Amino acid sequence: MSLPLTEEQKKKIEENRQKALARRAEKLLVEQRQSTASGSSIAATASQTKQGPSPNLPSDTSKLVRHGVIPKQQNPSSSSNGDQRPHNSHSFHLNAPEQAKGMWKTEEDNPTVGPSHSLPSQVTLTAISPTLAQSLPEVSTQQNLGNKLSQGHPQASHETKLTPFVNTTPEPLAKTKISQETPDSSSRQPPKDPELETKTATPSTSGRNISNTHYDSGSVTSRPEGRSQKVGKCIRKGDRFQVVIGFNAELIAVFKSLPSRSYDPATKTWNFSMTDYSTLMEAAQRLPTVTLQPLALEEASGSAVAQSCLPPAASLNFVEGRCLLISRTRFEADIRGTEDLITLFKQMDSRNYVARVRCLPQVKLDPLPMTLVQAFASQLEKTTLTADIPEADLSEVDTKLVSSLLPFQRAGVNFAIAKRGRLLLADDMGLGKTIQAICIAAFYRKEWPLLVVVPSSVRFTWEQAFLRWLPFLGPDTINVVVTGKDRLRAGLVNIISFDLLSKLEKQLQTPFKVVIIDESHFLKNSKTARCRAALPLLKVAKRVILLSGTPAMSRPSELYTQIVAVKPTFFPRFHDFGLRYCDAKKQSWGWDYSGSSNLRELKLLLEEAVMLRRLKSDVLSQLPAKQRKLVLVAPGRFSAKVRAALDTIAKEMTKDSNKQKQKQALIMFFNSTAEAKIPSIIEYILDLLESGREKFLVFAHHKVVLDAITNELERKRVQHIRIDGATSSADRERLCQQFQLSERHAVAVLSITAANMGLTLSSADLVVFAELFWNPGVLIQAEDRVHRIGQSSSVGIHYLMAKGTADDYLWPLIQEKIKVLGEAGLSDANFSEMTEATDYFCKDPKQQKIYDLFQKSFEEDGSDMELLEAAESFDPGSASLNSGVCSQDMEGSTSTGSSSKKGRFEYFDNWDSFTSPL
Ligand SMILES: Nc1ncnc2c1ncn2[C@@H]1O[C@H](COP(=O)(O)OP(=O)(O)OP(=O)(O)O)[C@@H](O)[C@H]1O
Repeated sequence: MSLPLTEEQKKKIEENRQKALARRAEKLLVEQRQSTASGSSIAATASQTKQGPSPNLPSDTSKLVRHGVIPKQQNPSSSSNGDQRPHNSHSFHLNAPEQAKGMWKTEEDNPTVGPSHSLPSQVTLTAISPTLAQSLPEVSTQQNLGNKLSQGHPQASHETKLTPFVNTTPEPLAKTKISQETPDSSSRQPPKDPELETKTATPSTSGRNISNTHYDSGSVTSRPEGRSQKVGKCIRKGDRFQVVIGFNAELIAVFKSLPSRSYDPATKTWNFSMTDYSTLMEAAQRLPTVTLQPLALEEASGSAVAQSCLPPAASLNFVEGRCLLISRTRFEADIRGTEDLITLFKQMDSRNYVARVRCLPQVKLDPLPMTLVQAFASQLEKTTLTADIPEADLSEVDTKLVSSLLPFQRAGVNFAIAKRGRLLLADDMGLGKTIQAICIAAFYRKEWPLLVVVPSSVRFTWEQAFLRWLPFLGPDTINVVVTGKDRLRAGLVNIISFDLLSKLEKQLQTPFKVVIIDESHFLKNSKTARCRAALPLLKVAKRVILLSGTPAMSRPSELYTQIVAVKPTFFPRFHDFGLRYCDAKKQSWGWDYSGSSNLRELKLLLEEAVMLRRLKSDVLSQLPAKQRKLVLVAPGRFSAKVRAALDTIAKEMTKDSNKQKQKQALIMFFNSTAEAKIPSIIEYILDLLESGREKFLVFAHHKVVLDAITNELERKRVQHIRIDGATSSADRERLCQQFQLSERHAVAVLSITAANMGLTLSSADLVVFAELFWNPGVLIQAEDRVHRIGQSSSVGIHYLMAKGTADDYLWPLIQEKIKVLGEAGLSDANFSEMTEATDYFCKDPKQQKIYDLFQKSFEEDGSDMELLEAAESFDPGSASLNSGVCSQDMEGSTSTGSSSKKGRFEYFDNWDSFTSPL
């Protein structure tokens, strides 16, 4: 038996102990400062909590632990995105790859939403990634604190068991550290050094000190303030729960405020319905003198646990839910539930959450579709979230092409190669998808022959682009398929229109390994012949490069064929895609897929596995103010008769006849050019509209061309304005306003000479010159209707040119004049460097003679006027050339106002292909 300590001894021991405590507290403070300075997890966590969320973290993670799962209010705008969930839906975040791993964490996404005041009829559960979870306050703080405790406080716990209801408000370190449960405390034993806990702890600003979280039902510990601390717990009793705790007046007041309260005098305990559970726990947390342990959930079998905690079956109706991806690493479980079920979710440890929920007999939870899991599977392997695309080795590709790529274009090529040459390049219009596609295709040069499928109006522009960017390709290696009788594989590069492709099905039996599809939204309707011809081809090709500035113009269903073209294994059944993203609804006549749903997830999926899209505004700093483009239209498309007639007129100009006759021939050539180009011009305009170009200007100067365009726009019911020489000044102003303010498709059809000045049409960013004009100053002025103050975008300018017509001479004439103006410092425009077709004009002696005539005619005073008048008054019906540009060819053209389709075919190989309704 030991002797009792003397007072002296007791005093000495107490003094020593106080000194030890002071030393320990000092040491802890030093550690805290060090960790703050080095950005260690404790300090980082605290500041992170204060400074707001990281991109993938909830806005207030501090409350994360307090409720194992706290509902998040759904963004009310989600339904406008096609998300059909109710606005009061709540979320639990889950990590997508972890769905496969079965690891879950929870978070509170919207701390402003009270957990139980208005219990929702639907919950959405969301998980986060393991990497993110590690950075969450409740994990990192506790773990780090645990580690520190083990170093700095030998008596403190190494184990950091955390209940979901611990207050994680950042606290001074000394206090926070001792908030950790010791192994003993976690097994409901008092801490080994309770005095250390109480004496080193200081009260938190909230008056609540987490150091007092000692779980021992009904136990009382002394608080630094000297107030009595009650520790109690909740116990499940059927569909109610009971609170076991000693007397605490504040808590009793809370009990009495709860509607479902009931007092059992036998056990002297209060019990409540589960609906009051969250309110009670919230309120208890705010009481500084109360620590209430939440309902326990066994860690074992999810189903057993879940079911044991379920309210009686009668109170829990059958509910359905589904998982939805919300970021590259997170998804939500969206469940429509009863209040009881939601209460149950809130109690769940969210690890194995999905496994648990799916074991509930009353809950049917659809997992993420395999397509999504597969698409995001690569995220599983990653330790950090990164979207870095490796730099592709383009050493085998033509250096001029590679060095011409703008930085964002180079990134596009890298992306394509990272995706093994299968992608939808959906850059905004005019961002240079052509050069990127050619570069990507050139990277796979060993797998050629190459097939390029394009709208027929740009077949020859593509040919020119290949010649420009891949000089090793001679013209004889490029095969532009013009008729259904041509061979599809005659060249190293084979260019064909969508409509001809469907006519060459037999030739498609030998697959191409590398395929480019320009304006791939032309395939949006799987029932069209073009789509039926193209899809099988794309599914077997090794590389598929789809290009479109507008992959879907009105609804997600339009994307399906393009997704399948790039990823044939994604959503093999359209119906599955329709159910998920098209808000598919069963109607009396069948399924309606015209809606939209889960657009956020669809966007994520597209960006992860299928599509690269940059907007003009994203890369504006890399773009020139004006991008001019030469569009070769209609070569080879004039009928033999028209070609012969144009040739005859051209010959007339080379004859040594008198000046007047030569000029007449020139005027005739000019007029015939206009007329011959009309179908190509209209085709190009309709292609632009089909490609989603909403607003643009079309300049022409023959009345017959202006008429043909406006007639066609009227026929297609496309909103448009027309300003020509006959438009009054008042009307000009009004029409300009109308165009500027129009929000729908709108085309301004303008006379080059009457509308090249004094008008502001800057709400468009594209100008199309349907016809050329010999005076470049007038062209530049016309361009500037759009490129002017108020224009915030890079402006596209397309010059439509037809080979074998007056354009052959007008274009070099313009270039030459621009050069002269440039040398005189009067123009900084450059018309020769800007286009693919710089070799457009080939000077054989006869052509040179005609060119000279053009030059002379347009330089003489008054010639302009003569030509302009001739253009104004040109009437194709009466102006058939003596040489016979076959009046019957002209008759049928749109310009005559005749609706004869037969006549149109004289010019065009497939009028029907572009006259289908928009
Ligand atoms: N890196 C570049 N160097 C030189 N010219 C370029 C470059 N990128 C694009 N261009 C030019 O910009 C113009 C627009 O390019 P392109 O026609 O490829 O755009 P797009 O994205 O296909 O547009 P759209 O969707 O309207 O067809 C062309 O004249 C093209 O030659």
